[in-house]
Amino acid sequence: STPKKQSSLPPSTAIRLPKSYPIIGSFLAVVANRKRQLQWFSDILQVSPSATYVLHSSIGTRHVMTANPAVVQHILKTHFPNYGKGDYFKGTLKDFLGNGILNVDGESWKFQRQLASHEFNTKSLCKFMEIVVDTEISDRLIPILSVAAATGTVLDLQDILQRFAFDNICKIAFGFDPAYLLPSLPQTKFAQAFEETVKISSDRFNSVISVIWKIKKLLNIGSEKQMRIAVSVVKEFAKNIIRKKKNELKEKASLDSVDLLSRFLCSGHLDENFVTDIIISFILAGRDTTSSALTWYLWLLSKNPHVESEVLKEIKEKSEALVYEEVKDMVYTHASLCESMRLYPPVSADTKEAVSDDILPDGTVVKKGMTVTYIPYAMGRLETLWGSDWAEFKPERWLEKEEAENRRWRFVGRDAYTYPVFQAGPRICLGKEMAFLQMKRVLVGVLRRFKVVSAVEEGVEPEFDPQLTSKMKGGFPVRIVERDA
Ligand code: HEM
Repeated sequence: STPKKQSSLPPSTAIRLPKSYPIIGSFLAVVANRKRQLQWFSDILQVSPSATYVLHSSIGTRHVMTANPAVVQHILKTHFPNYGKGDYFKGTLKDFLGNGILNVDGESWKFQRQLASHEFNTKSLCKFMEIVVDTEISDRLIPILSVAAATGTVLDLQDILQRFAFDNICKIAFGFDPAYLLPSLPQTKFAQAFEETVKISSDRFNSVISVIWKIKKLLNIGSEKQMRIAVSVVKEFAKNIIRKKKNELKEKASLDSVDLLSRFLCSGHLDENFVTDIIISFILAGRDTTSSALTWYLWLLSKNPHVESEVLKEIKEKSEALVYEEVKDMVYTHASLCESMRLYPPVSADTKEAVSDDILPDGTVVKKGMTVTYIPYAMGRLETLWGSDWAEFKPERWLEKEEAENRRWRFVGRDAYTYPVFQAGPRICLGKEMAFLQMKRVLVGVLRRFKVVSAVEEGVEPEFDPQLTSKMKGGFPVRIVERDA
């Protein structure tokens, strides 16, 4: 089974570029397609000559969107200083993310990036991540799957994986265990408030005109009232943990714990607002990305038995107690994860804003303040980039057989501008290595013992729901089957 081709329409009704009128531009088409915006943008880019299109969306506003690797390289690398988060993005996420790494540019970004990447690259943090992931797998994930297998229960695997990732990132980011993945599937206050802020922030982006949410915020009504409450729950929660650690630090002059927050505090960064913001950004970055990737991956695996058997072969070669090096060389599994995220990228689109006038490599003119959005979802579905079999789930397109006599697989990566699933350039995802490590460990832990059987109705393809991080709409219902020992 493979993802749907973008257009199953007959040629006569094939995709056309949106109509544009004087003054209102393509506003009518924007409204008509607002419930399927990502698919619509992808369709437009597929028929745009340089895979780049300027959408005149309403009075005076023009947005550039692109699926062209040369343009992506231009905005993310060669002209990086000219394309920041911008006022629109920052303004929409300010209440939630404050001045955290995901929501700043310039010096503040550079400072946080250096601080965080220094800590991220320490051996002790890598070791800590391994312990955290393995504990969450063996103590929480496996027992829940075992019970589901024994009782034949249908589980929402997306929910399970989100809970898993939330526990995991909270432990790594600030040494706190929210215990969100428990058999009772509890609604814990912090996790729920976090979820709510993400959802309402996503909805802000989706409102056709942003003045609506701003008025609601001003009047403190509806979703914006909920937002205010949820944000204060999240921030208070984080601040309590920070205060406790700071007190501990005062008494002992150093902390035993090795989570990111402890590291920031120990290195002298004691400003409460600063550490709160940076920690919230990390939780957001590490929370739904890996769970989204794994959800779609396990769905594709359940539909492609030959891929599953190759992955299983690789897993069985590994020892029970995996070490970092072992996971690293699971090349087939690595390729299949890349391939799955090509079709279902956890961050499906990413918007930058031009600091000054510019011209893109394909000749598109960009004016100061215009947004430029690159769309990994559209890029993974372009025939010009991936060939006529782009719709097939084919890990082999990332692999080569070695010449040596054992003929093992060798991973052949694509450049980060053709495949910007983790972004590219100076702001490339800081957690990429950690994400792969975590995902592979989950796959080894789960697939070694269980088969995941999709309980999605036969012939139905789950819907891709592009929020801040993409989801499978309505969840991923599965049955868990214990494999023969
Ligand atoms: C499959 C999993 C993941 C994917 C696909 C992914 C993708 C991305 C993308 C597209 C960005 C750019 C966002 C933007 O600036 O607009 C990003 C940034 C970032 N990611 Fe990830 N991510 C993943 C997992 C993680 C994990 C597990 C962490 C660890 C905590 C993490 C930490 C970060 C951080 C800190 C940034 C900000 C980097 C900066 O602005 O300099 N990510 N990621």
